[in-house]
Amino acid sequence: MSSQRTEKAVIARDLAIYYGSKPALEGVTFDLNAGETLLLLGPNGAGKTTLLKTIAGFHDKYEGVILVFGRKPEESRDFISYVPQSFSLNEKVPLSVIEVVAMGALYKSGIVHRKIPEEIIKKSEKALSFVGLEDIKDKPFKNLSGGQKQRVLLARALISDPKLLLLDEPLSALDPSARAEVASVLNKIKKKKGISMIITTHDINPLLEIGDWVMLINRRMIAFGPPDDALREEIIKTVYGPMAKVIKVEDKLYCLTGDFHIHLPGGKKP
Ligand SMILES: Nc1ncnc2c1ncn2[C@@H]1O[C@H](COP(=O)(O)OP(=O)(O)OP(=O)(O)O)[C@@H](O)[C@H]1O
Repeated sequence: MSSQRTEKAVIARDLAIYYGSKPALEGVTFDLNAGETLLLLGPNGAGKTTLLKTIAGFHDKYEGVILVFGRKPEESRDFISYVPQSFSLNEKVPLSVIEVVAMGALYKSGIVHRKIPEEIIKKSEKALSFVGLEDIKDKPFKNLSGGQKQRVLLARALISDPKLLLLDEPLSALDPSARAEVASVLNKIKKKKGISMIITTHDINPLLEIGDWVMLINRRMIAFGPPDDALREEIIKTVYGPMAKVIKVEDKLYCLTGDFHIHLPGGKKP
């Protein structure tokens, strides 16, 4: 096996993360190899955003070990792109789609430009083409659908050529067809760019195809493993209660943890 294939994107050892004196999340131990995708599942307040922000280097009150490509998170920012749960734009400043994407590169460079440099425009167009939105580059960002906005944010995260992409609830507040659209772009990022990803989600089903690993947390790490191992019904029930189910239909795993509507092949009922 080449050293490239075994390069570690993230290593965590007995990580405990604090806001005050009590840990918000503890007992987190895992490895993520470069190019792999980890799906981070847990109920409200479980600590998903807290873990993502700590890996991104935005929160440093922790004990234990956390390394991103061998460095402390705060020394790794150059090769991490973090897409927060809600992206707020001042709608009084009417930014076009391409300007929102270009901001990803301008922000990372730390240089304030009056006019977006041509090379950044070119990179932004390429990133928009990758997510299938080159045709609407001049439209106002605020007029886009939820799924299109999320794809623009993915393009924005990609233009700094990250080695690790951290995505907080990229599917939240989207309808099922927009969820499938965004999940398919994430799949393309994994397959074509080989970027390591950590994705938090309440609804793991649209993402299961791209997850190499699943971590279930609820203020502590409950399970970590390949999807078939981590998503066992007896484990899921300890977090989501006795109604939670894990089923397999046509060899695909479905995890039923809430009251969202799930579409099974052939219209079968869970
Ligand atoms: N800045 C903060 N200061 C103090 N406590 C915080 C802070 N941010 C989060 N917490 C607490 O840490 C715990 C984990 O919160 P976190 O936002 O990481 O959960 P989450 O799994 O992302 O939840 P959700 O799915 O609702 O977004 C919660 O109890 C929350 O109240």
